[in-house]
Amino acid sequence: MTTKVAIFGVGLIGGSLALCLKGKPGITVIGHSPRPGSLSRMIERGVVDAATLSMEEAALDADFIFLCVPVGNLEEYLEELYAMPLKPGCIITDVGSTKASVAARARSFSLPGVHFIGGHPMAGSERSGVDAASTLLFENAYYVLTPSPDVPEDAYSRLEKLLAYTRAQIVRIDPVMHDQIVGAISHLPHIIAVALVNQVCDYNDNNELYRTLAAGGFRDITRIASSDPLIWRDILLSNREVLLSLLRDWNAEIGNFIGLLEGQDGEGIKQAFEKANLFRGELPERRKGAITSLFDLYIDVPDTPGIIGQIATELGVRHINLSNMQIIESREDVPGVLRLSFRQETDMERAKEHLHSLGYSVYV
Ligand SMILES: NC(=O)c1ccc[n+]([C@@H]2O[C@H](COP(=O)([O-])OP(=O)(O)OC[C@H]3O[C@@H](n4cnc5c(N)ncnc54)[C@H](O)[C@@H]3O)[C@@H](O)[C@H]2O)c1
Ligand SMILES: O=C(O)C(=O)C[C@]1(C(=O)O)C=C[C@@H](O)C=C1
Repeated sequence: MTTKVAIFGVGLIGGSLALCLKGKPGITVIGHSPRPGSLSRMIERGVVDAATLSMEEAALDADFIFLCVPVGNLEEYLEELYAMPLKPGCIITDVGSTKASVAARARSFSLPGVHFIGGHPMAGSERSGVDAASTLLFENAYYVLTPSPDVPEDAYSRLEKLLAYTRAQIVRIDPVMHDQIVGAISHLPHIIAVALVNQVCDYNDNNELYRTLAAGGFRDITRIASSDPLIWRDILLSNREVLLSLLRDWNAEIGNFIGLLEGQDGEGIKQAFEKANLFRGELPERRKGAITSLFDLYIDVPDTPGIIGQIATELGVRHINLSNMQIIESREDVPGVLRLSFRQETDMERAKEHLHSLGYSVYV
């Protein structure tokens, strides 16, 4: 028996889900977009088994429908879907970054045997579109599901079982609580990143050295400022009340720093960094596969030609499995830092020992 999975909006998230599900036993993935250009792109990238401009064709007989469109379009899709003769047992889910509004809207519809279960993979990127999709995007990430109390357990379990192909860890959370928490750890950081970049952009209008000197710290904290403006417009407006309250708390937090500086309170500044260091150091190490792996090593390396190849070869001949390497802020005249990432702690330990024995400065 075939399981038909329809994906509406095959961009970064929809395309990554499609890649996780396509080719799995008994699963057929159908992509839907109202735009011919998006349709040909998803076919060219090979993320779906078939694609259609027709919403009805995609939804017909579907066992699962994933809404992977911008948050501002979710409710109109729900409305249209619930007006169609969907297959009894069909599960509609979404991947939107806010959950309360879509959950409330879904409660106003009903179709026999059809259930809505809100979802939100806590993984993503500042990139968008199907070209940025990856099978590894959700690996090791948390994937939030927000079923309303009337969703039968067997429907929830069927979705959970399908999502096992993403290799994400499923967590069940109330939609209102989700928006409160994700507002603080995802939406507020995006606002802060954009505000900071725009502040520096204005200074840079009078002195281009701002852009020239922007280095690791600025880049680390502002990567997400490059996120898609329309996707984020919708997210922020959908979580408006929560964000207004968080921004007031943020003002107080910044006001605290103003007070510390005005009072030349060195002890207070030190304590603020210590508190942040402690909390950040305790963040779970479970991170997404596409971008980082679980165990990282840092090595000081002279920036000479061939050095990276030499290190990779040293590890390769010893069958030490490396999953990623990256040079951090390397320039011609200074030593660079090379980050080596491993999936297994034992590989990291063996690499540390071996590179140390070769005379490299290695640290975890
Ligand atoms: N980007 C992230 O990091 C991230 C992470 C988790 C969840 N999300 C959520 O996933 C959803 C999709 O975001 P994305 O990052 O994949 O964006 P994306 O731009 O990569 O993909 C969006 C897709 O929806 C299509 N689309 C846009 N407007 C449409 C419309 N009016 N009707 C039909 N299709 C339309 C686009 O063609 C595209 O295929 C959003 O709801 C977002 O909140 C994003
Ligand atoms: O890693 C990123 O670039 C992201 O912005 C991913 C991120 C996040 O803020 O963590 C962004 C939006 C999502 O809804 C979930 C995850």
